[in-house]
Amino acid sequence: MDKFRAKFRKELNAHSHVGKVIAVMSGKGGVGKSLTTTQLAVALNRQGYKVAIMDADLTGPSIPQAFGLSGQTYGVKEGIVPRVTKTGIKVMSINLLVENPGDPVIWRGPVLADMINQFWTDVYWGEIDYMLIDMPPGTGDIPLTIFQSLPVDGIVVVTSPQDLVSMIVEKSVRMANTMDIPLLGIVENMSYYVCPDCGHKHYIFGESHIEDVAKQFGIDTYTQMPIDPTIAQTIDAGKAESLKIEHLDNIIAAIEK
Ligand SMILES: Nc1ncnc2c1ncn2[C@@H]1O[C@H](COP(=O)(O)OP(=O)(O)OP(=O)(O)O)[C@@H](O)[C@H]1O
Repeated sequence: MDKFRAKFRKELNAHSHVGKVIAVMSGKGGVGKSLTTTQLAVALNRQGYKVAIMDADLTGPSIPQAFGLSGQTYGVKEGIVPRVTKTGIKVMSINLLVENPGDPVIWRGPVLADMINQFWTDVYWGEIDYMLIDMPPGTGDIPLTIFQSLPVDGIVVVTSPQDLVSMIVEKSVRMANTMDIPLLGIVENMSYYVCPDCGHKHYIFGESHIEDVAKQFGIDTYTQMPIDPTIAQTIDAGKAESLKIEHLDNIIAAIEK
């Protein structure tokens, strides 16, 4: 499979160096993939690493908004310049290239794939220790392009409790295995809600199955993130850097290994 991937590999921007590339994927949309991407980036950045996010969710880009970034980026002779968040995370997203971020991206697969390759080749990333890729949901065309074209070192899968009982997670896990990319961990998001009055954990979407699923696929690193209204409010306000979600600590450790 390595030879197969090598055949499609694209060259990184000539003026940039990226240490590790981590793809954050989910079986379906709306489960907290972008939230997880931002929080892994924020945590790694806090530890002193040089961190970048490639927003590859081209038809539903949400990374700039989570960091309060708006407006268009520009180019220099080395390439397109990523935007930099308040704490120094470099971001590239389709929403930083279009005139009106509210316009839908109505492009067919090959054009979307070209855009992803350009994000890798034409963006002047500079020196980066960890690049996180916010993947489009699912296991379709664009995830396949990313796994073939970019040197992805590891995958983090984000799920909701319901997905764990269906085959949605299994598809992501099997795609990682097929592409020969290590699965670093699984995040079960919106796992439970802690009642602010009684402190009780309520499993709103039913009991968790994360342990069984992790065992089934031989994955040691997994975590559960609660539903927390302050998370949504903080992200909506563009303040992703002010959140600290300790539930991701073991995933971060797996990325750093
Ligand atoms: N644990 C949580 N508690 C409260 N709100 C959450 C939590 N996780 C995610 N959210 C909110 O749910 C919404 C969807 O999350 P997010 O955008 O991260 O999902 P996604 O999987 O990236 O979706 P898409 O595939 O559409 O990009 C966002 O408004 C986010 O702030």
